[in-house]
Amino acid sequence: MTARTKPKTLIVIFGATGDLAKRKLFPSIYHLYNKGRLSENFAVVGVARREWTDETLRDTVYQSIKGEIDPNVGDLKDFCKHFFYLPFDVTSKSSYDSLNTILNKLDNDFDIPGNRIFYMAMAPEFFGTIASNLKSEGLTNTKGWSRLVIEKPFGHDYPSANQLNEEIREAFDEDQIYRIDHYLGKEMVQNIEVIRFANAIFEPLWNNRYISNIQITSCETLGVEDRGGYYETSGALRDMVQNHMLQMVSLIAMDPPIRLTPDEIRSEKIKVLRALRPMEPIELDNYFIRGQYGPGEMNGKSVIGYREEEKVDPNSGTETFVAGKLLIDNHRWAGVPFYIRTGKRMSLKSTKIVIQFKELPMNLYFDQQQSTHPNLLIIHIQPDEGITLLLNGKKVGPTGETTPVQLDYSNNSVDSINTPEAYERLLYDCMLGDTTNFAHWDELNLSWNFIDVISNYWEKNHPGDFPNYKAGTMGPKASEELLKKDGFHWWSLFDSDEKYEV
Ligand SMILES: NC(=O)C1=CN([C@@H]2O[C@H](COP(=O)(O)OP(=O)(O)OC[C@H]3O[C@@H](n4cnc5c(N)ncnc54)[C@H](OP(=O)(O)O)[C@@H]3O)[C@@H](O)[C@H]2O)C=CC1
Ligand SMILES: O=C1O[C@H](COP(=O)(O)O)[C@@H](O)[C@H](O)[C@H]1O
Repeated sequence: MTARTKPKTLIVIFGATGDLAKRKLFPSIYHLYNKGRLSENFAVVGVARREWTDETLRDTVYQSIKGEIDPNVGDLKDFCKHFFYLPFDVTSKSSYDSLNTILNKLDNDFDIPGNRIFYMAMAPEFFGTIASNLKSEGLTNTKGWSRLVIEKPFGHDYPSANQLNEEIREAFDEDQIYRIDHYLGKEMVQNIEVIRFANAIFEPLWNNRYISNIQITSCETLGVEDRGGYYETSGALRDMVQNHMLQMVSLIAMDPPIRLTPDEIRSEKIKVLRALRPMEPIELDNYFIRGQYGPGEMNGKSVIGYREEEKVDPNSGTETFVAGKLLIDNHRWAGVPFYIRTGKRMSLKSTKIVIQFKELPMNLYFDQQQSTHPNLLIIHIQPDEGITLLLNGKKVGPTGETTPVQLDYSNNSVDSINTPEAYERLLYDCMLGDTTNFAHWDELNLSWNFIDVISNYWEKNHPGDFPNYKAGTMGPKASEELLKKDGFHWWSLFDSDEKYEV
């Protein structure tokens, strides 16, 4: 690996005592180190209010990775020695002075040429203040590069996202800002472009002449866990649809970029978001439906409903499920519905994209006892990773009947290595200065404007029927009806190594 692929970097984590740092960031840094993607010239400074020491942080780092330690990697203590801690108050200028002193010393000790990643792993209300203090107190004024990584949620609606953006932009240029959407770090989400643009067989069919509808599902078995307070202000629409679901829609629907640069890819994704047909409140109920889980059963155990969760209003109108029909008004997609659905406490954990092709104009097999199955291309994002293509073949034996034939590619069984965690890739991309898999402000601007119409309408119209689905099911009945009235149904979400049940 060259110096270009192993940049000497200093990472500052704001919120180093928190959940995200422990569960995602420390293990990702360890994996990068383990795979030789970090040069020895790296240091991590964790900051938060707690009066921890370097040793407390190193211990926490060790605890967070101990389940994943590779026995072939040298002394783990050597890895932990790259971590430092500073008790910090984000609003006090003197904290930034102390931080700068430490960073300059570490640049010197680890021979780092002033390259700095500032990772905001804390509540968004602090992002603007931190960005502005980093600049005013000279922490970004180095010989190397400075980059700001911003966690979600990036705003609550368009006005708040815009305000946050303006605050950050006063201190950092757009190309220094890395807004995390962890779905963009997933292996199979990154594979969408390759499947589409590296295969001659798909691109000619990728339009309204051959595709009848597209279904994107991201369902979870978990409830809101200990995030009831945050979720009450967010709901599934802001938590999942505004970011992850719309990102997947734009990757599936975009035109081929003229080259694979961040700007060109982004420019095509933005065109999709601009072409989304805006929702009119008067017809919104025909396009978007919401749900909230009530008590139910998961794996044979009773679970409570959303309204009984901690920090949740017992009369809450917050949606834990959304299904929607999107229309993209351009030449390629006019008339093709994109159905999306996402929810908590559903019967399985699964993210899949199903592309359903149109029937043949004249099907020679209609006279047989059974009709042919529509061709489906299924992209398995998680937990299994792979692709399934469903074709029709001849039933074996002296018969003219057709039978569905399933062609599977499963990452999990073909590549024995585990695919990297999304955070690991995104952190590495940030070190390399590659913004492709981060959300640009223009994308957020358009997605919030699209979502705001729906959330405003829902806020004004309290749902009378909540809870309307039982925990452990696939959501409310209205989700099935959304497709049924167009003559479609949700395809089953089987794993890529299972036989598809027709
Ligand atoms: N956890 C997750 O899985 C995910 C989290 N996110 C986002 O990441 C961010 C962090 O989330 P999470 O780690 O869960 O949150 P936590 O509440 O677990 O952590 C918050 C961190 O901020 C620190 N903090 C709070 N106030 C201050 C302050 N005034 N000055 C300095 N430090 C402060 C806390 O430390 P201390 O109390 O010691 O000051 C703590 O380290 C949020 O924006 C969240 O939405 C996004 C996706 C997933
Ligand atoms: O961003 C979020 O995503 C997770 C789901 O992520 P996944 O990688 O497990 O699919 C969701 O649980 C969380 O509410 C949301 O904030």
